[in-house]
Amino acid sequence: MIARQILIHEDPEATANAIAARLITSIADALAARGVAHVVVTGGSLGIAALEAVAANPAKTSVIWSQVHFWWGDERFVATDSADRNVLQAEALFAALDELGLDRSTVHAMGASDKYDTAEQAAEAYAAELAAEAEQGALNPAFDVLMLGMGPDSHVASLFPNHTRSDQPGVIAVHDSPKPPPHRVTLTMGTINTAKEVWLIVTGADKAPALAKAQHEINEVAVPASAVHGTEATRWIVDRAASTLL
Ligand SMILES: O=C1O[C@H](COP(=O)(O)O)[C@@H](O)[C@H](O)[C@H]1O
Repeated sequence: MIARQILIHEDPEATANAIAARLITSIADALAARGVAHVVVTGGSLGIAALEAVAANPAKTSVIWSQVHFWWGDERFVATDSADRNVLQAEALFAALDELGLDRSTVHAMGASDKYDTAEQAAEAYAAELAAEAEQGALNPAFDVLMLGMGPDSHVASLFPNHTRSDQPGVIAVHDSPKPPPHRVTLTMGTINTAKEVWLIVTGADKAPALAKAQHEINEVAVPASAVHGTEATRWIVDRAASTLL
């Protein structure tokens, strides 16, 4: 397994700014190497703050945004205009990037409950969208960076401890999520772990126990965050408060 790197920043604001700077550089590197970048972004408090920090970072003008695909690790299965939608919470970033040539057809939102009858149908549609951008024989594009928040219970995306999961790569529906709203769509661990770089982004003292636990044992079922890794790098980008039990 690729060694994990733990990067500790002073507070949530510094962490969000550091993630944004690193993301812009990684996207620029991917574009220079392949002409296209695939990035999986995340909701949650820090996930959205990091995207807002990208929008505020002057270096964003160095990226050809029309060549960047944005994907989601998970989404809440609610109506398109619900404030619970991760993609809606990230709208400030996308609006800022519109002016820099972002092609909205490359912002790959997961399906909403006013477009699909069930979360299963939305999951199936997202799997098809991923496959449409994949190399021949692959289920999803090669993700350059995949970011994940982590809950105090160690959940990542919508993969909760001792809850719905799959041994297969793909996209699945989750019901009765311990954290509201109950119905969600999520990438499985098998798909998450195809990414070249996975960044687990975590702030806050309430997450310190889960952060420490995830470093000490690998148990996908009981501690989902512990089982996440990239094929080239696994980075935990955290703040001091979250790191106190390491
Ligand atoms: O429900 C979710 O929670 C996690 C973590 O959220 P946070 O507010 O504790 O940072 C998030 O990463 C995930 O995408 C989201 O659906």
